[in-house]
Amino acid sequence: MRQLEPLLQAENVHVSVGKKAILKDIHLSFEKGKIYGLLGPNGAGKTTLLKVLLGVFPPTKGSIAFDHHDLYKSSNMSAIHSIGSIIEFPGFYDNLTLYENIELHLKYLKLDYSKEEIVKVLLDVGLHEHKDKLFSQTSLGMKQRLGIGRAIAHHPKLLLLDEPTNGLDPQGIKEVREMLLRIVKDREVTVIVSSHLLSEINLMADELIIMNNGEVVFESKSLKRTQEIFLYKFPVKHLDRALIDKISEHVLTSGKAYNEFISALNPEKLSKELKNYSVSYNEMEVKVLSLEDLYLKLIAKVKTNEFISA
Ligand SMILES: Nc1ncnc2c1ncn2[C@@H]1O[C@H](COP(=O)(O)OP(=O)(O)OP(=O)(O)O)[C@@H](O)[C@H]1O
Repeated sequence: MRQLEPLLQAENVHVSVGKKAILKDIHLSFEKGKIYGLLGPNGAGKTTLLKVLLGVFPPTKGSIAFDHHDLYKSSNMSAIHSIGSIIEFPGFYDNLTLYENIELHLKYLKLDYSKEEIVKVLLDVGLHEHKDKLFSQTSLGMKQRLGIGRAIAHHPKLLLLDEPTNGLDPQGIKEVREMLLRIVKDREVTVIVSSHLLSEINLMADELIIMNNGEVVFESKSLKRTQEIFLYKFPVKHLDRALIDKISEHVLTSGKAYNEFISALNPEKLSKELKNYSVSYNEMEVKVLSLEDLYLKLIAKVKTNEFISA
């Protein structure tokens, strides 16, 4: 499969505040033009990771490469011009119109802009007919869309969105999703979007990243999203950890008696793969995981005990 060029890479990123480790050993790579969904329970570290990737929260250890430059070594302004974001609720001026709020942002960035460009942004986020309304007179859905409008107004290469559908009703969530998909297609921007809404992210994202306790516990890049995901449980005597590391990138638990891991290989294909390593076994359990099962399993909220014995 063709590997696209990464726009952004996090290498060995750690963040600690006092004695508390908030992000631990993050290695991530983001390719151009894709939407990445960042999932995880409250306190998993999603917002902190987005701030680190934005260039406003220097990691305690590790590095961020954005567009071939170290984000924390290059001049701040060049990154600000290439990244758009909504992290925590974006501040706007209540007594300015929607048009003026976008215009002020472009002035702040000291960018040349035309009236037509602002109109295009407002059209892209479905707010053109409301452009002369004061910000204070808009609904939450309109505010969220204006936030996205401001984030894309300066044509960034990267868009970081922290829970952009927070507080919206199902219709509003659908509108934001469709709008984001359109924007990515039109503007060829890479998007990293965090959410608690598993089903929503699944509809929007090309790739999934699941975080828990400051760690990345799952990346979908090795699994085709349309494929089924299998959870296997093998006695250690048949399949040890070293071999599992060779056949699966997603080891879940590694115990004294059993190892559990995720694979996109169905039991038949896995069996063939194991034959190549001369492994024979007479005991193994497998379960097909839904995305929700996988998520819950990864954040260790439930125990999966519905294995099918082989
Ligand atoms: N500046 C800070 N100082 C101390 N602790 C912090 C700081 N920022 C974040 N934390 C802690 O780090 C952990 C991760 O927080 P973060 O906001 O990144 O998680 P999150 O996944 O975005 O959560 P949520 O979904 O609730 O927004 C939390 O325990 C939080 O209390």
